[in-house]
Amino acid sequence: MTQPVEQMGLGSCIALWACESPLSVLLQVVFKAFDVHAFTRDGHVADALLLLMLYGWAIIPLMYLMNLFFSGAATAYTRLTIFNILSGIATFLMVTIMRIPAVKLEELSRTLDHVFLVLPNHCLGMAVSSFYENYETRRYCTSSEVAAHYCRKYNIQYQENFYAWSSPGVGRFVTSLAVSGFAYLTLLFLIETDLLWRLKTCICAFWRRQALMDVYAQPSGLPEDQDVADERNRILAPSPCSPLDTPLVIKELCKVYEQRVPLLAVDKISLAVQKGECFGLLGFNGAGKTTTFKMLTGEETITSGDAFVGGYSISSDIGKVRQRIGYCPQFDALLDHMTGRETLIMYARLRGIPERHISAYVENTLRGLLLEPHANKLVRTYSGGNKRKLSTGIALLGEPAVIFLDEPSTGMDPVARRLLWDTVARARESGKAIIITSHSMEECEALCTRLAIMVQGQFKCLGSPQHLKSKFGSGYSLRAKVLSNGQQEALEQFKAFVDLTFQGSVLEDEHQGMVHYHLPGDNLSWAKVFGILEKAKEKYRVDDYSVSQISLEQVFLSFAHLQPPAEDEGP
Ligand SMILES: Nc1ncnc2c1ncn2[C@@H]1O[C@H](COP(=O)(O)OP(=O)(O)OP(=O)(O)O)[C@@H](O)[C@H]1O
Repeated sequence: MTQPVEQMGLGSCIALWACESPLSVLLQVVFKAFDVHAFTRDGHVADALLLLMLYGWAIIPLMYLMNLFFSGAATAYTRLTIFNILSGIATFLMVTIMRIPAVKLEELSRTLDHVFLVLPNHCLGMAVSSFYENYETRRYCTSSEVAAHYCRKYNIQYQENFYAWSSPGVGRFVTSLAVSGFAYLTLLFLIETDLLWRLKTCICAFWRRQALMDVYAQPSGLPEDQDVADERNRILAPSPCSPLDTPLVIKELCKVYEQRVPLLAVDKISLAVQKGECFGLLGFNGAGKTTTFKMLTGEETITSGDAFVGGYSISSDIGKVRQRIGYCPQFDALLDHMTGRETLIMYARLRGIPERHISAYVENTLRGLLLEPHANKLVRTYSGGNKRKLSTGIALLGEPAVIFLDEPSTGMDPVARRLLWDTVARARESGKAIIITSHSMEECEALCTRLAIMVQGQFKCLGSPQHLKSKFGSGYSLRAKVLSNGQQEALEQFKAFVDLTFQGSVLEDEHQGMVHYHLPGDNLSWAKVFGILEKAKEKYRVDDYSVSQISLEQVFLSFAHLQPPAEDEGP
């Protein structure tokens, strides 16, 4: 989204330069009014115009370039004004004073004069001064024989050709203004079109490749899960699903953070998300989910691989990709001094929603996310949950084909969370492709048609929630409350009964007379488990019990041993 704003620089430079000609003519009027012969007589009007136009040619792109170093317009304005004054007056005075023979710094003055040639203000100051000096000296030395004699005697020099290279000719200043203007414009062009960045990327590529080879060479540990391998093969097949029909196709996406020890954050993931699908990206902290999102939205560079949104590559067509995605980042990127309604209106306009529909659209979004009571409050007064709602609303605005939601429900109360689920489910049913990360298994079960669990940047499993539960979570989960009246004996008897009856069962938790068992699935059916427990209920004084299938959370936890401990954790 920053691209169009940045690209204004080059166009504005040219437009400003064009506007400069009338200003230069105006300066000529001033010269004329004060009868400055050097710039108004003997056809020197054109010379003065040329100097001023060349100054504009060089200074305008330089100002745009320097502007990139500042984030605020006011700061840029004041600092660049100071820079212009110093680089114009101070450098001119320095060089001129040092040139006085009595100061005995002529050599240094010449060196500095050459160094300062990169500064258009210096060039203009010196050129105007030298031009004037040459004109007046020439006029005096050619005025009479006596004057010519004095000029020869005291070695007073002037140039017949005003554009001579040596002093007091202005050749070097004129050339420098022309060349530096061209160089600054080229640099601006390279920056705006990202060519400089691409050039840098190419130069770094060789060194990076070496580092990558080392990182890739590290063994990944376990063989790849069959579902993950099948998805990869489908995408890399010679005739894969058409990227044009598939909203999101990820091909061997990889990210290495280049630091002292390169970190492989995302390791060759491949995935296709279809229309009407909500894909959940689950993983432990630091598994690589946000990095994946950041690559898919162009926030982070891709180390290798590519992804396509509606057929457009995120490596080469990020502008087109951004027009087709909605993104709710992990940390709210909202403007504190706008109200919720203003924020949504602004994003609706940016998304290109026709003006006549914006009001209804924004009101619907506010209503759908229960934000109506806060619509006119400043965003900085919002609670964390309300900020998440607003960020999600922004991601859904304009019905983008692909929606990325990075932990959208963090901090939301249960009512708001369910409303959010309804909103996301509606978007999914209307044919959008949604990719969501969440640490809430309940949320993933409610929303996701398919999901993958990420460990150390790799997909460790992939499929529908039911498929994963069946594949990785065989058996049943038994929770029972025994009426022990504070006596441990009754509870111990029940535990002994479970151990004996359900061979291989594992006691996962015990708390205040409550026990939680995992019962192995072999030779067990729902009916058999319930039958046994109904019979044992009276005998072991079981107050209440429940038997359920293994939850998604348990499947998730079964991958915990693959996740390396965080660095601050003990061994
Ligand atoms: N800018 C960065 N520079 C270096 N390393 C980074 C950077 N951003 C993330 N990482 C590292 O990359 C790995 C993946 O981080 P990422 O934020 O993608 O994880 P995540 O799965 O989103 O975690 P969480 O669930 O906590 O949000 C982590 O080890 C993290 O420390």
